[in-house]
Amino acid sequence: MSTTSEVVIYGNPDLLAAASAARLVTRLVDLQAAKGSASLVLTGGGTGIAVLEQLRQSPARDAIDWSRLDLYWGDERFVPREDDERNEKQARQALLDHVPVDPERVHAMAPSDGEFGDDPDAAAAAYADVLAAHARPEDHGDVPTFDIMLLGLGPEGHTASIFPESPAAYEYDRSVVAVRNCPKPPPTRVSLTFPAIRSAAEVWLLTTGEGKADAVAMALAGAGEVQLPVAGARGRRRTLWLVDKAAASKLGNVPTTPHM
Ligand SMILES: O=C1O[C@H](COP(=O)(O)O)[C@@H](O)[C@H](O)[C@H]1O
Repeated sequence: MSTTSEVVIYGNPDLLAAASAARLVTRLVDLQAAKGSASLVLTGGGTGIAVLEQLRQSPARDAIDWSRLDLYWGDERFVPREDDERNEKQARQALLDHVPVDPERVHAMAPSDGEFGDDPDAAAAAYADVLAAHARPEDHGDVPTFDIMLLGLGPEGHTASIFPESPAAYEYDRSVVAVRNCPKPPPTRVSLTFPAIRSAAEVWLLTTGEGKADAVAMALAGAGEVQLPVAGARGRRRTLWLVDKAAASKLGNVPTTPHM
């Protein structure tokens, strides 16, 4: 398990999104060359979706073999399939509808008008089953070792849909849980838990804006994960923070790589 975090700071949100998209292309191409296929966990949120839009606009996106990419989500807003708030819908509009992904390898969480109806616990349990079905013997339990997991964060420190002091922040048995009464709408969600997040080889935390500066600084200073869930998001091999100048503005003496 990696213990140190790397921090790369970009001059503005557009630069961060473009550079993160370029980084994704390079990393996914290298992974596919090394082992045939790759897996990527997507995030919702403004920065994560901006990265997908940049990827769509990049001619280099064609270097990725989209048919050999497994896609998952770190969390989902539990709303109807066509609701604009749905992370899957936003990701499809930003990127997935524009590249030749294999539909069998796009593992979305169920919507509230899907096969489990308006039952987020059933949707969460079904997604845990999907993860378990894709875990291999060499993985660590019932979750695949995702190659790259993208995550965002909220100003109060939530990541995926693990909110501070919420039941999901105390969950270490199940890989996926239903989340209710979220302080950020929509109130009902489905989320990976800390153990599932930490099964990823690489976790990339993407965020921009001054509103995230306190959470970024506290996470990198070693805050507790129940109080500040993003502090518990780390990869087995790498934890990479990709932030803009404003989000990095409260970092003290954490070593960083500035890219202005
Ligand atoms: O609701 C959510 O928000 C966070 C962060 O979003 P942002 O717009 O503030 O960047 C995101 O990580 C999460 O996946 C999403 O469901």
